[in-house]
Amino acid sequence: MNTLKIAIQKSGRLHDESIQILKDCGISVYNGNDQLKVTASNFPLEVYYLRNSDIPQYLIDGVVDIAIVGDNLLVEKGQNIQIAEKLGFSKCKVSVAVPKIFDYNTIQDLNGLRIATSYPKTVLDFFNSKGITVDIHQISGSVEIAPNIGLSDAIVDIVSSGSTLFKNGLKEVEVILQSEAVLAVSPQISEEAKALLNKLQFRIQSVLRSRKSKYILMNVPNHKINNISNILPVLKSPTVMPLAEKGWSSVHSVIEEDTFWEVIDQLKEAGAEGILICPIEKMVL
Ligand SMILES: Nc1ncnc2c1ncn2[C@@H]1O[C@H](COP(=O)(O)OP(=O)(O)OP(=O)(O)O)[C@@H](O)[C@H]1O
Ligand SMILES: O=P(O)(O)OC[C@H]1O[C@H](OP(=O)(O)OP(=O)(O)O)[C@H](O)[C@@H]1O
Ligand SMILES: [Mg+2]
Repeated sequence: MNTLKIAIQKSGRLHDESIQILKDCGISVYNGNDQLKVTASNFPLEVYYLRNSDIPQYLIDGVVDIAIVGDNLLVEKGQNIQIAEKLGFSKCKVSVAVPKIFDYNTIQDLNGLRIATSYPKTVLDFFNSKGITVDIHQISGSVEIAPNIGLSDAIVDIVSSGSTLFKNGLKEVEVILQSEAVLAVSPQISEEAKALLNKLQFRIQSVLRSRKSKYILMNVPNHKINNISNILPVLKSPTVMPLAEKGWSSVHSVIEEDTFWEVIDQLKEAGAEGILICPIEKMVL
């Protein structure tokens, strides 16, 4: 039987949310503490638990059909790898940082300096594009310590909250790229596997949509329904149902997480009462 092969990080930043998104798609897989290859019971999916940094090569070689990886890793190692879907978690930046006492004004200040990083290609491409020469020192982890131990003058590494930089006396001076977890596709994927990928992607899109949206219900005097409807950025038009109390209706709709509080304030001002907000399990368009 046809199966779709997916690579997922064995352990680390991406592991839990990768398993969770499959779960939300109705696909249950064993979480791989001791098994490196597992088969889902209710979808033709084989899961390979791998080191994150090895995943782009497995995609290039066609050992797996798809993978969940950080976009930043594809920039570093993933020539020819297409992104099917941005997944909205593990958001971070890849940035240049220097010691706090470094008198940094422009990127030219880094010319000729030593940069420690785990992402040499990303760094080289970035500085080449700016016409600046740097001396790259490739290390595989704990990059933020490099300036303190005299290994480098600056670093390029992942920044999220900025607390690792802060704790190591560094400051961010340039953002090279923004990253998040993505569903990446092997250039060698077969037509059969592609058909399964389409099925999986359809489910993932429903899950992502529902994560971004809330179901909203409110009571509205009938003469204010038009005003309220105009505020609601609905999928189609809102559902309106009469309440037992004469002259009032219950209005139902869907709103986006991002605009949520603004919309609620406007609805209250326009006369909505008893507003209820509920999570959405799946959203199929
Ligand atoms: N602090 C962070 N906040 C948000 N996302 C992050 C953070 N650190 C890393 N990431 C993202 O998660 C991915 C995996 O990072 P993680 O540190 O778990 O693995 P790794 O050390 O790169 O790889 P390996 O599995 O090979 O040991 C990174 O490629 C990046 O996209
Ligand atoms: O801006 P922050 O929120 O502090 O996050 C950034 C840190 O997170 C990552 O390391 P991680 O914790 O994954 O450790 P690792 O070096 O073992 O991969 C990254 O390499 C940075 O060091
Ligand atoms: Mg890490």
